[in-house]
Amino acid sequence: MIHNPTAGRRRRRHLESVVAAAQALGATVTCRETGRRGDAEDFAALASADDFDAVIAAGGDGTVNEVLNGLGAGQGGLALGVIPLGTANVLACEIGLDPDDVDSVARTVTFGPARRIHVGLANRRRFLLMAGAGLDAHVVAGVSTALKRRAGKLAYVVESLRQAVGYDFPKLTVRADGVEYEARMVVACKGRFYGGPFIAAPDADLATPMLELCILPNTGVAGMLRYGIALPLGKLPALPEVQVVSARNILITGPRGAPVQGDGDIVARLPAEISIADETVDLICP
Ligand SMILES: Nc1ncnc2c1ncn2[C@@H]1O[C@H](COP(=O)(O)OP(=O)(O)OP(=O)(O)O)[C@@H](O)[C@H]1O
Repeated sequence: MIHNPTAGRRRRRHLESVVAAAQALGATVTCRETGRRGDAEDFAALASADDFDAVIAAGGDGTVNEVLNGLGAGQGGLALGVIPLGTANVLACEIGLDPDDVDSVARTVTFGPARRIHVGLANRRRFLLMAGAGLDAHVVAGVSTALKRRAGKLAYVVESLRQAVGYDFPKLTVRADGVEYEARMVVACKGRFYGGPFIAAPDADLATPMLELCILPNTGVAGMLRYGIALPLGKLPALPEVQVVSARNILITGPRGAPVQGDGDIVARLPAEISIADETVDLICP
């Protein structure tokens, strides 16, 4: 288990309960705690299938992303699991795992089963859930850990409004499997959920080697409010100006060096090539 002690609201007691429950079910758990960004990736890369069955990311989606990339750099043969401790926990929504249900999380990481998952690549870095450019990447880059701890998911709403006011919504050109689109924000979804328990790409599936690309053309605070209201109502993909297209190879161009978020952390800069990785990952699910 690789634990990010800074994730979410730092629920150490909750984690201890999950580990105790997993041990009671027969799991042998070795814990390594991260001391800084990048540690989870390094620890996962060093884990060997001779010693362990799986690497469990205890943290938020950013920690899972680091472990995913570490496993990709390692010897292989290890499954990936999650003890969700983050702010948004989008992966937990995706696999139907209730982060607060100690017994269910413990049973899941102990007994699996593991599902074979196709992961995405953004400029060769792996992502599990989504990668995007435009306002959402700026929000991810700007939201502070302190605000996330105080306000939880609401931190992203506050930061989105703050950023939307000063942001100039530069044009992004998106080439998806040879077809060109114009956007102000674009999210390539590997999973269905976005920002929490909100469905942005109903046809996306972790186990399918395909991306569902959400192309958002609106600008300004009013445009973002429209998306921000439609998303929790499940109506974002149905908005008339929003396009959702399936694609495997995507190139996003726009302001050089603009941030690209992957699984809720900045993982690349524009221009960004987004595609499906050749290798798969075994993801432990309820
Ligand atoms: N010990 C550490 N100190 C500081 N940052 C860390 C440490 N360990 C990991 N990180 C970084 O913390 C960032 C946030 O972690 P994570 O995404 O897991 O939590 P979160 O942001 O609260 O949750 P979510 O992504 O679900 O909203 C990640 O970018 C990760 O690289």
